[in-house]
Amino acid sequence: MSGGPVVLKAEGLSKRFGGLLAVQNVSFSQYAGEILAVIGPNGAGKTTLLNLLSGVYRPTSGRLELLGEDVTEKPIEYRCHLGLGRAFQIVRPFPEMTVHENVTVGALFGKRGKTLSAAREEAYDLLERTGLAPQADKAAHELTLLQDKRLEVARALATQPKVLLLDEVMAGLRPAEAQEAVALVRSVQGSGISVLFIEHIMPVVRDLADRVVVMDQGQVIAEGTYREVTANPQVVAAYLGTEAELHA
Ligand SMILES: Nc1ncnc2c1ncn2[C@@H]1O[C@H](COP(=O)(O)OP(=O)(O)OP(=O)(O)O)[C@@H](O)[C@H]1O
Repeated sequence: MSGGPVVLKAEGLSKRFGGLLAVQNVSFSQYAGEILAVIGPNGAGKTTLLNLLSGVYRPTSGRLELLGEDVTEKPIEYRCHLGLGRAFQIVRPFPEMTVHENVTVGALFGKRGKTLSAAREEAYDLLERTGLAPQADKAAHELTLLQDKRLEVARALATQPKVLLLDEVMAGLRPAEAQEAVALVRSVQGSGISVLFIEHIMPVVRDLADRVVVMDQGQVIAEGTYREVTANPQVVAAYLGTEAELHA
């Protein structure tokens, strides 16, 4: 999968919180159409890295390129308009609005100058695509956990991303539901979107990731296919004595 155009390129990214280097000199590239997983034990710095990618944090040092453009100092909205979408681990739709309205908001946010009716139509298409059409007129707070996650993905897709960031979207799902979520992510990839995801559930990483970046204590300690990284002694050692299961 590697070798195509690079959509995301981190060069020596670091983030310091007081005395703690939560992310330390992290470099990696993501290629167009690729599903890239970022894994690592608790506290490895994965969420902080995602926050650096999406623009929640500015790096203490380092550089980030999105679709060939230096976005290191650019705010969240700029990155979003350029083509970076994010779905959150903690699902946060507008609870009183309907499912359809929630996705419409995403569609309006994604592109400047879009009419409301175009956004509503696009939102409906996305609900069909993510299997949420039957819930279109429900209030968002009435959804099940799996439906919530679908909504998060639909809202992120509504911004028309070229690169989608997923933050542990499988957390809390039952195995059968996780399989449905895996199928959804595959269909997202099938539509030409590159996906970068953080995930603790190893079977999901194994099934989805074209390539895996492993972090420990803020640093990248390995990179490769699922098979390669799970056979890497440094990765095995990083997971030893942690609650996370390395082998599925
Ligand atoms: N805003 C913050 N202020 C201070 N320290 C922080 C902040 N955010 C994260 N940290 C610290 O940075 C380190 C990395 O945290 P981070 O949440 O990025 O790890 P993670 O790999 O996502 O962990 P988990 O798998 O448990 O979610 C941890 O030691 C954490 O306590």
